[in-house]
Amino acid sequence: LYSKCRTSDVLFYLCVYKDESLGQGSFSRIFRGTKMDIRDGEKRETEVLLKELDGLHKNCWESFFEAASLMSQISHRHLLLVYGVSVFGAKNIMVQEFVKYGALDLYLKRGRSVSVSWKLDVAKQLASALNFLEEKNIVHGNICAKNLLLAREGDPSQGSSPFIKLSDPGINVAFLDKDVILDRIPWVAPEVLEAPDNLTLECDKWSFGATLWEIFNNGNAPLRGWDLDRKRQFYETFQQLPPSQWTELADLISQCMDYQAGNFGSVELCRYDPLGDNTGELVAVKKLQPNKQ
Ligand SMILES: Nc1cnc(-c2cc(N)nc3[nH]ccc23)cn1
Repeated sequence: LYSKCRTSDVLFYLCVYKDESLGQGSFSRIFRGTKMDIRDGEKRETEVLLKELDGLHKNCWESFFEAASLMSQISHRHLLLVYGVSVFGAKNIMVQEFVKYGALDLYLKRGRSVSVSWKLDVAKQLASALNFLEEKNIVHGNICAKNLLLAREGDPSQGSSPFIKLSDPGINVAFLDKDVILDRIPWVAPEVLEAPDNLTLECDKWSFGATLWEIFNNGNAPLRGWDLDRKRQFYETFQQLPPSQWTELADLISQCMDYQAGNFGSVELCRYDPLGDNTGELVAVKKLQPNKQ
């Protein structure tokens, strides 16, 4: 639902030009653009990013706009600014602020050697954005390094730190095929696989853990190259990501990626011993939370 804005607040965009294609998102094509607007009689050009929902996912356009609406209803220094959406013609386009250095995972993979304190600054900024969303009881649903945009590189010699912006979540996970959700393991919380339309704040906490792992592993994706069956098993056998040597970081990540905490219900290991002769095997028994009976 779009917030109704007063006419006086509406920026009169003369037009938004598509300048160049910047490639492909998971369900959208992205372009650099220029927004021309007039405010108090003054003409101003602003660099923007245009996210165009691809034709294949036209049936998800409500969710595409829901994501835009979420980001435009709230403002925070570490949340991406969404100027608006346009539905002219057949194209569904979201107009976002252009964030200079792009996605954090690609930035880190390009071999930029960054310090631990640089990574900690990014982690703290993401934590403050998530804390802000939690206080408003808003679930993002797609926290990952690909959705962290780097606005400022930070320069240790100048003592300036990096600055990130959390991007929109894209199409809601409830609209995605099961394989797409499986491929989001280990960012997607385990309980989402069974109830994709029941996203909770716990889901963002789990994803925060996986994103921390990415940041401190130089943008390398956790479980990189694993096929969907192996990824599914990763959850079914309650595995954890390889722990960092830095125990405090490893503890924080495992506290976020805790199978017991979310709506995943409680899980106990016990011996299934039908013959009663202690030859039974250890099994994990998932007990639904009382209110989930
Ligand atoms: N809201 C956003 C999102 N992505 C960018 C961006 C920046 C850049 N340097 N290269 C890119 N290549 C693809 C996207 C992108 C900018 N702003």
